Amino acid sequence: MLREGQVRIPSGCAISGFINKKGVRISGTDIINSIAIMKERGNGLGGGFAAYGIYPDRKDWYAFHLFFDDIKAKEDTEHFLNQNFEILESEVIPTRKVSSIQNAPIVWRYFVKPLEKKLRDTEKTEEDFVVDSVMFINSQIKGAYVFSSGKNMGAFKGVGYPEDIGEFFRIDEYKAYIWTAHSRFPTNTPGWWGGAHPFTLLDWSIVHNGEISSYGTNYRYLEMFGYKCTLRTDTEVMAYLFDLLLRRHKLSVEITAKALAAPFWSVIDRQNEQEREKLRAIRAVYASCLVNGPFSIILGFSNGILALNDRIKLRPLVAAQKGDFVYVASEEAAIREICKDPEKVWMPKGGEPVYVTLDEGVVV
Ligand SMILES: NC(=O)CC[C@H](N)C(=O)O
Repeated sequence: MLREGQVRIPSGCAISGFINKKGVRISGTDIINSIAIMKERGNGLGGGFAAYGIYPDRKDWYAFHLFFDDIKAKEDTEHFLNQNFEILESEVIPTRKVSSIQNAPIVWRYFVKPLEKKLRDTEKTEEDFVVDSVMFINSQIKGAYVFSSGKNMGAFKGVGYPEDIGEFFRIDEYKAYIWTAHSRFPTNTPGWWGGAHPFTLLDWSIVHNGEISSYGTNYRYLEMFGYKCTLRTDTEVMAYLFDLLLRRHKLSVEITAKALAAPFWSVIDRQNEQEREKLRAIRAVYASCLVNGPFSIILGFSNGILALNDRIKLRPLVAAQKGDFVYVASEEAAIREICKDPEKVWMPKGGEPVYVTLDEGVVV
């Protein structure tokens, strides 16, 4: 038997993403090439993409992407959707046959809007209604998983290397102004279709390299607000934490980053009084949102991207800029693969977000 030190298990996960700040949409070929160059960071047990701007002709409708284990799960979900949503379209998500992609579930998408009557009866905002519906399907309908629920955006993911998953989902045929991608080496679970990254909710999508040791604390906290963690991967909590802090609690990106990747107490103690009180309050109020363990993440949303490292930068994250494009990835090579001569390349500091939005006035 090989002993420790004699065997190398390549692990890491890879993340990559970019935004065009003018909202120019480009094909998925680049993001596939970028993530594929980091092949040895994954092990073929998960790959996926998030793309913004892909459904311009149906951009006012929520695009629900679903995995179904069987026809019964699909029928049960459609019964639920018919009772709660107006359905513009129901169609199979187009795929190609790829020999390495096996045991794919049924992949389907629906373009939906909550029924006015349901919104009135439940007194929920449209977005809360959608979130609660996603949680209901994922936790109550056996064999059905909503893995994407935003407008004019979509996640595509599964078990396999990302370049094969990209081929499978015909990623090259979509055009987006923001792309993110993930190659997975699962840390705590065997790797299944729902557990691949990105994790999404509404327009938020997240790809992650690392391991969240505060998963239990984070998910118990999220449960109090009605979120249900059903996808069995630690990263899922991050998608819901961002939805809670940014959308529901309306915190700024800066404060949200400080809640998730909080500065050390010793650093807080060295700040001036006003800053110290602010940082103490964030740590006290949002103690259960603190994400412990190593991480580098890219959060995508309709207006931009946010890349963030844990406070001591235990996972790699590089950023670069050229013209209207900003890139972030686990490795510089992944950026140079699709941007030969960046104007600027930098290593973001731990806990300091790289936050890039569409230029003012850009309508997508
Ligand atoms: N190797 C990694 O970075 C894994 C990311 C995450 N913990 C997962 O299981 O998917």
